[in-house]
Formats: sequence, C-alpha cells, structure tokens
Amino acid sequence: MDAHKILAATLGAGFILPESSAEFRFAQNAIGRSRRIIAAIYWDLNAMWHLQQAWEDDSSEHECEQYESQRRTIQGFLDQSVYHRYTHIFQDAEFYPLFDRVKYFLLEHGWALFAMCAQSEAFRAACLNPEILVWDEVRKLITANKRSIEIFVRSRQLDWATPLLSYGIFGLKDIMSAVQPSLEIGKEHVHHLIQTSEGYLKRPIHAGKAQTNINVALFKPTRKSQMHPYMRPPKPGPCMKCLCKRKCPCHNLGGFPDCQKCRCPQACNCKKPLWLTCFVCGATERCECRAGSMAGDLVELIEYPVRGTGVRALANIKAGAVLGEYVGEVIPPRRQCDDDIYALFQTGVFGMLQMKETDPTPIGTTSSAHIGNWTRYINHHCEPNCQFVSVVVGDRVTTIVEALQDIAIFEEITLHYGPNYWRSRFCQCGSSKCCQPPPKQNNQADQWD
Ligand SMILES: C[S@@+](CC[C@H](N)C(=O)[O-])C[C@H]1O[C@@H](n2cnc3c(N)ncnc32)[C@H](O)[C@@H]1O
Repeated sequence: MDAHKILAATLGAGFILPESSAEFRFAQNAIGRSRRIIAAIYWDLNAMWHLQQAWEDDSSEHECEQYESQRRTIQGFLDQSVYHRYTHIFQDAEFYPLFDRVKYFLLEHGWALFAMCAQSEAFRAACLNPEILVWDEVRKLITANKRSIEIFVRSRQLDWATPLLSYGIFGLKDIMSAVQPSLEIGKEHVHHLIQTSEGYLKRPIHAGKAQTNINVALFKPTRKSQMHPYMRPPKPGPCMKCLCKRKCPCHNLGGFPDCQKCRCPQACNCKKPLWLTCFVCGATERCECRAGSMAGDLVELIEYPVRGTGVRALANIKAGAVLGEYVGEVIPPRRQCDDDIYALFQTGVFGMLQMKETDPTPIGTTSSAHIGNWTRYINHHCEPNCQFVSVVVGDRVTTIVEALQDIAIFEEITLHYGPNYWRSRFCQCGSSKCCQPPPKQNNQADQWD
C-alpha cells in the first residue's frame, strides 16, 4: 500500500477517491505523520549531539546522565536488532514488526545508516510503530535523504559506531564493513560543508578564500566615542511616547520605550536595562530560549542549480520563528565596502526601526563574504518564506532572519534581497512574480538565423 498512490488516485480522471473517505484520510494522515517523524529524527540527532558534547566536556551532571541513559537504550535496541537479524527468531512479522522492518532496512541501507538512525528515539519508535503505511513513508523519506542524514551524523561526530563494535568478536562481516570509516569529514564546522548535486562535499569558497563560520558580529565598539551615533544607546531626550520635544510629564525617558519589565510608562525603579531583553523571545528575564541556535542546527547547505549554495530546512519551522542573526564584518558608513554579493546595508533610526532601501540614514554594512554564519547562504526568492528584520539588541542594531510563513522540512529557506540587488543581474527564482527574470531563449529566432 502506498499513501502517495492513494492520494494520487483522487486526482486521476477516471477514479476519484472522495476526500471524506477513510482511505484518503488514512493516507493523508500517514504522510503527515511520516514528515513529523523525519523532522523528529533530525531533532533527536541534534539533541544527541548536544548531550554528547556535554558528556565529553563533563559540563553538566544531569546532561551526562541523560546521555548515558540514551546510550544504554541505543545499545539495547541495536542488540535486539542484531539478535533478530542473525538468529532468525521471531520471524513472524505480523506479531513482531521490528524483525521485518530491520531486515528490509538493512538490505536497503546497511548497518551504518541503521545505527545512525538508531541514535534517534523517534526512529526507534517508528520501527515498532505497527502502522505499516506510516513506516513505509518514513522509510521512503529516509531513502531520499540518506546522504543528508549520514552527513548530519558524521559532521557532528556522533558516536554511532561503538554499539556495533562489540559484535567484532562474532566476525559479522556486514557489521564490520559498516564501521570502517568511509566518509572522512574530520572536525569541520557543520556549516563549512556543502552537499553538491554530484553527491560529494565541498567547503564554501568566495573569491579564492575559504569562508569561515562565526557566531557573533565582529564589530562592537567598546569606546562610546568610536560608536556610530545610531549604534549608541539613546540619551534622555524627546519623549518616545507622546513625541513632545520638552521633558514630558509622563517621565518616560526620551529615547526609551516603556520599561520592558513592568511596562510602566515612567522612568522606573526596576533597574532593568532595556538591552537585557532577549531578541528571540522578548523575555526580560534570563530566558531558556534557544530558538536562534536550534534553527541554525537544523539546516543544511545544499548546492542548487544556477543559484549556487542555498539552505534547506531540516525541521518544520513555524511562521514568526527567528531562524538566526545575519552576522559578518560590520563596516561603518564612511568606509567603502567592496562586497556586492553578501553585503547587507542597514539604514534607519535608532529606536524607530526601519529597513527601507530608500531611507537616507545609513547605519552600516554587514559583509559576510569571508566571515559570517549559515544565514549568508540563504538564496533570494521573489516570493520568499523568510524576511530580514532589523532589531536593536542593547547598543547594537542587528538583523535577524524571521520565518514569514510555516516552512516544511526539506523546503529551501529563501529571502528577498530587495529590488536594488537585481538591477544589474538576473534572478533565477522561477517565480511568476519574479522582479528580474532572465530573458527568454528565443529558439525560433535561432532556427531562422
Ligand atoms: C548572499 S549569496 C547567497 C549564497 C550563494 N548562492 C552562494 O553560493 O554563496 C547571493 C548570491 O547567490 C546567487 N543567488 C541567490 N539567489 C538567486 C536567485 N534567485 N537567482 C540567481 N542567483 C541567485 C547570486 O549569485 C547572488 O549574488
């Protein structure tokens, strides 16, 4: 039974499966669930990476315990799978689906991918999920994204091989060949690896130089006298609330909006400076928000035809989520910026944020040509699923990438670079609303020449 075939039947001219029919809903449900399971697999693998790092650094007792408990569960699951695979016990798939699923998964992909996926709780649960239609869709998604999963696991140095090594003494050839190193990634940063369409990996290079990943913007002046006026914290001045030019009876400090902690409109005693507000979730306390870093963890760099390196989501992202911060070398407005590929011009007025190309007040340029993070690889689309948003964090104006709509796993993440970017080049987004499509090839004219 194939969920896609069931759904396709509804589109067929001859036979229409009513949308209210049980089969239709069953198939649709299976596809939706399988996509949630594959997203959970990437999420789990990423979480295992963080736990493994905590365990290696011995940084938190709780995380070390969690990691060790996960390792025991994974070993148990692999032991069970090896046992069923080689002893041919419990072959009755009807009563024990794991055997059948493991057998066919191993025939298709081998032990390495199986042990990698087994690091994920969602995968282990899916193997035992008695609904064959859901498992079938999960298996298809794993097959289509096999290389992506392998690179995800290997680039994070997840220890997937150790649980298999204990079987060396039994001389099980399939297992022994699986644990041989095949794809040498080394200790490259996960955002230094681009998957090409030919199936190999390459490092990002621009103008003959390797591009380096950093996690913060590089320019943050410490001496206030060196700061650009728009990067300085505002001085008390005209009231932001009623915009009167005098010192106003509302006592609101000019330049500051209402207190972020108690929301009082007056200069208040809570002593909570505005710049401690988390720009990801808006919390004024120390927050647990990890959305920014997690989104960066759950993306991969892929080479797309014509447009070059782009970013693919490895999670289902909700509209409004903050995916990351656009960082790079910050160049003050006076200095010449010779990067016309990755440069992001920021204009606006501190405290009254704007990000319009027509706005005359330049704040600076962020150039990520040589140093930056994964957000620099987001390609342009005339109907994008993300947008740049300029925000103020403390004394710094920065740009975040925010999801404009829900983004499904494996979808390309795109932004609008602004119409100025495409004045001297053609856009290849393929949208019917494209601002600068390439000229159409006139094949007929060629024939007459
Ligand atoms: C900020 S970079 C994005 C990452 C880039 N693809 C790379 O390989 O490093 C912008 C460049 O990507 C390419 N690009 C991005 N979106 C494009 C589009 N819709 N059409 C054509 N080229 C695009 C163009 O070469 C553009 O100058």
